[in-house]
Amino acid sequence: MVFPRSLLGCTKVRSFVNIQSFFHPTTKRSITTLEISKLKNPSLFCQNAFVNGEWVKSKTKQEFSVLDPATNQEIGKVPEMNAEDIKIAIKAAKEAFEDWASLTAKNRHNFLKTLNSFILENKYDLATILTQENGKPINEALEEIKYGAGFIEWFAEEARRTYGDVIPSPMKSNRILVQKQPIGVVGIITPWNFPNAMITRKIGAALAAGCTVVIKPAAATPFSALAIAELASKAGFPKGVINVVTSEQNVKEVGLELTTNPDVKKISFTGSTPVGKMLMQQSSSTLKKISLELGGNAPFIVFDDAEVEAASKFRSSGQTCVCANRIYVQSSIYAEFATRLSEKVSKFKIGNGFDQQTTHGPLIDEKAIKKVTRHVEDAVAKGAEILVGGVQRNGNFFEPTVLTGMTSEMGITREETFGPVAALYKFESEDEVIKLANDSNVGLAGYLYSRDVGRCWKVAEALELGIVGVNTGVISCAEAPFGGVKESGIGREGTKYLIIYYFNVRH
Ligand SMILES: NC(=O)c1ccc[n+]([C@@H]2O[C@H](COP(=O)([O-])OP(=O)(O)OC[C@H]3O[C@@H](n4cnc5c(N)ncnc54)[C@H](O)[C@@H]3O)[C@@H](O)[C@H]2O)c1
Ligand SMILES: O=CCCC(=O)O
Repeated sequence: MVFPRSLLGCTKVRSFVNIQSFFHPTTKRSITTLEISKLKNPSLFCQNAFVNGEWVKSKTKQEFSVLDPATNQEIGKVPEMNAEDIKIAIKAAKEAFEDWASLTAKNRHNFLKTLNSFILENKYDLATILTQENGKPINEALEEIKYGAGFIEWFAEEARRTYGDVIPSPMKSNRILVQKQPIGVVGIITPWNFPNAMITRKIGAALAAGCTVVIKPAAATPFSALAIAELASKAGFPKGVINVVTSEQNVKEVGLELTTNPDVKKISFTGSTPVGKMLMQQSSSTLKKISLELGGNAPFIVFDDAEVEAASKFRSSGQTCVCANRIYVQSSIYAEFATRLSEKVSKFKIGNGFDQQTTHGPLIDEKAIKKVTRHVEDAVAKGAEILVGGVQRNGNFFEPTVLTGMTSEMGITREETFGPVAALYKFESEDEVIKLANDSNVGLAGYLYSRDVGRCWKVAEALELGIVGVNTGVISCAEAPFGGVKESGIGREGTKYLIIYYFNVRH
């Protein structure tokens, strides 16, 4: 086995730029409580919801606070909207639909291209907003902005390729003409862990297809969504085409309105499996189309002939749906792997995402810290050993952790940790590890490392997953279909495969 590079994940995955590159000499910044106060384009920091082309408060004038997870300081406030507010946004999206859908594909392409260029022009400001509300290191945030913009660019191009078909009919005098028609208003609900990209990959496809959208971002990270709305407004998107509504305490009634209002024709959700199941149930009352990108429990398999170049464990401090949750290492290299990984992990520097030295930011909140602590304590109580980390630091910080001696009885085996914990399991044979990896109710992403081509094909094809990274931890891009099997969801995102989910096909 060779370890020529690190298993650091976040410094390698998607070729993250060097820390210095964000802090180029002319924009070098020192950390203050609120970096957003230094935006070059302050209009990107919006504290109102965006409905029908206007910045609005909730009807009740209630608001909720958004905190910086690194300091727990208030960043700002946004409207606490309720079902009545959401009805207004849905009505606006419905009224905008006919005109938007009747534009030419080239028109919609142009709007999306402009939005893409505005996002890229403002990428430093957008990354600053993202780090402020999510906590991820600023260079990771910058990579997310570019990744997110990639979906807008991709779907701008796809808009012009939404072809129909002419099919030979069994009846001599007929021809079968197949057309794709936009579904209508789409309700979009997104998580906090990718506050930009989880929105752009949905709206890119929806808008390209001719749908209009009502976006409800996570309560922890509304500002990235509102900044996208501001840029879309500047890009000239007609009023009502893109709406962003915000809610924290009222999220259940807001979700219920989005999923039961007959004017919403589709729900596209990214988030946890339990919430996804509930939204699906609610959506059944009006038989909405539904796309669900839900939780994972990614296996990461290292065979004894592997050359491990990179891994996806610690990206976003382990808070991604595709992060390795169960790392299976073949027994003959297990001890060496554990030692080498621990050496690397012990060099990580946790801290404020705006600090140039920080490799890993905070977890999103106290609830996340509690879950990670529970998983580590449970594993240790059942016989696991902590090689590195294992403890909470101040506030929402948790030390990057390596656990060995993991067994199937431990909580981590069944439930995604969503935190910076590398849990190492030992295995002997291919067949054994396939069985172990597949022993999960979810199946989003997974990884395997081996230099044996035959083994790579055999294991990759046997894994019950939507995405398999073979000798790579880099699996996400606009070009590749993203999504899971089992209880990891329904549908795919990105690629030529996604846009069809925003059409009705008729002949
Ligand atoms: N498969 C993917 O592409 C993907 C991507 C990112 C995150 N995720 C998953 O998301 C989870 C983490 O994100 P999270 O904690 O924000 O998930 P979550 O399910 O708690 O929240 C996701 C979104 O749903 C909203 N929500 C929560 N309860 C709701 C309700 N009753 N009605 C309507 N909306 C409701 C939240 O406000 C948020 O906007 C993890 O399980 C992760 O694996 C999946
Ligand atoms: O958290 C899930 C999304 C991760 C990604 O798009 O790579």
